[in-house]
Amino acid sequence: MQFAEFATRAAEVEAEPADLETITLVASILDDADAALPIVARFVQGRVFPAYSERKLDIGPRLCREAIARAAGPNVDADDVEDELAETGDIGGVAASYDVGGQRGLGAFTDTGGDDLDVREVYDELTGLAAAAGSGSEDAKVATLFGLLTRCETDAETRYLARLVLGEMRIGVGEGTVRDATAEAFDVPVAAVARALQVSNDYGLVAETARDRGVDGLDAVHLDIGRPVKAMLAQAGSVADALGAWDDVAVEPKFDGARVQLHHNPDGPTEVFSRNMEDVTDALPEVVEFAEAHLDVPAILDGEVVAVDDEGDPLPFQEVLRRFRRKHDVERMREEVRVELRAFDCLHAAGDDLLNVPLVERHATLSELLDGTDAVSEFLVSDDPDEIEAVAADALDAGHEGVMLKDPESAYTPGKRGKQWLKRKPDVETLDLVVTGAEWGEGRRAETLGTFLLSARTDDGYETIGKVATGLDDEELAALDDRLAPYVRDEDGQTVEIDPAVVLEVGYEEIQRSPTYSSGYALRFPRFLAVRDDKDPADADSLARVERLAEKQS
Ligand SMILES: Nc1ncnc2c1ncn2[C@@H]1O[C@H](COP(=O)(O)OP(=O)(O)OP(=O)(O)O)[C@@H](O)[C@H]1O
Repeated sequence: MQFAEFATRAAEVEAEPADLETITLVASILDDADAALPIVARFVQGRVFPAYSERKLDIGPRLCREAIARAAGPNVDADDVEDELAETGDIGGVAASYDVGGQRGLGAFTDTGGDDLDVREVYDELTGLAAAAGSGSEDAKVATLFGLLTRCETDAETRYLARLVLGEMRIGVGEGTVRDATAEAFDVPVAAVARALQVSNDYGLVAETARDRGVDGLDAVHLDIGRPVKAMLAQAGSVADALGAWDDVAVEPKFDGARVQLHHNPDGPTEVFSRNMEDVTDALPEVVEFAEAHLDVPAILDGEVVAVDDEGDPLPFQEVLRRFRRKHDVERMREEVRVELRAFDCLHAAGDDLLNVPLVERHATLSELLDGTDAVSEFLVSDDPDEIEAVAADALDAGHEGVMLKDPESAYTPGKRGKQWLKRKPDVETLDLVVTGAEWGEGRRAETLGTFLLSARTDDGYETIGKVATGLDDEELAALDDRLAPYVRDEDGQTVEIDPAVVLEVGYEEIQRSPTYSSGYALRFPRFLAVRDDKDPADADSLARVERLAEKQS
């Protein structure tokens, strides 16, 4: 499929307000995509690679603005692009407003002789771009993007290319639309598509399978060792909620660590993925060694990596983050912070997918697999509130964060924040907020950013809620500086504007109503607790949650 064709069709989808019509339009794009189907099934969602893929474009708005400015010619610079963007908020519209290809006028209406961009070519170029790393990689990325932009012959191509590289097509197509469109295009049941998506996380694979092998092919899509699935998530809840909803409650410690999915294959590599499906294997050699020593069948386990002291007792979450996702000095840090696996679920064992097997049975399988180790969560099924409270008290005494309450009969539903898992934490809630600005430090800290402006997520952006300056030591400040540097958008004297990318966990004493910040709220005594490297801005706390917490206080 030509990229111009894809872009024209994307514009039709964008212009269509009705959901059902949108599904039909997307279905027809999928139907016409031919060999490019797997790519098109992702591009319509603003995704270049499958969600589980290690590959990331890592193009921030800054690089995109530079490439657009360069493609727009000598009279435009990145600041001009930024000014326009500030007005419209749409990188695609801004890109399309320039004559990036230098081929407008007659050229746009005539056959230009076969230099048309193909969807696959765009994908291949972006794949090459994603592989760029190390010094000079930013220039290489801008150069590739510039090259692609100059080959765009229509405004629509420019618009959707710019949006695609920033991961936001803005055509109203989400995962559900592509799921339904796949079913409609290839005449297969939505439920079969949904199941295949749950276990594969790959819209391209599922669309192609639906088209080429129908419902039987979809039913044959299984969990794959080495291909992570989304983590099942929890809601906040109480023992009364749990006992009100189910006959029995399974209660487990809530470990204060980082979520991992362990994929073990006795004949292949053992891999460890984060909650965002990022490969964190190299950062956690102990977990790999543990799996290799104790598992002798193929397995996919869900759990938490915790930092422990010499007695094996849990250390605070911040300690784990010193190890998680670490790329350098892993062996040295291993001496400083010991980490261990605490597994609480089993998605696959010895060739069997267990997603639809009740939790009690999955946990029993997990216990069998890891028999004789300390790595399996303690698991009590009870209908007695006192007994459950006693487990909760023990969990806190043992240094855990609280307890998880789970429906013992529930299936494992990847990616769902359902009511089958409830988390009960006695501590004052913390907030995960996005850094959207900063101020340079003073005195000894004048060389680093010292105060960070925090924002809560809303449906269409971010609203500021406070500033945090306490709780960071020099090493943490320096590390945070490095994390934020690629996202600096603008600087004006003491203050710096930062694109939303980094999430901080902060504690506070109270949430107050306040006109000082755009959210209408302010945090009293905010303090830094951790950089939530395991979360994207989209996972940060919403303003709605801030409002709920504020209400609960009064
Ligand atoms: N026994 C357990 N069962 C399930 N999840 C557990 C358990 N112990 C710790 N956890 C952690 O608790 C989280 C469940 O809460 P939730 O789904 O809301 O994720 P979260 O947003 O990361 O929450 P939090 O910030 O409270 O850890 C899981 O993602 C997991 O990391």
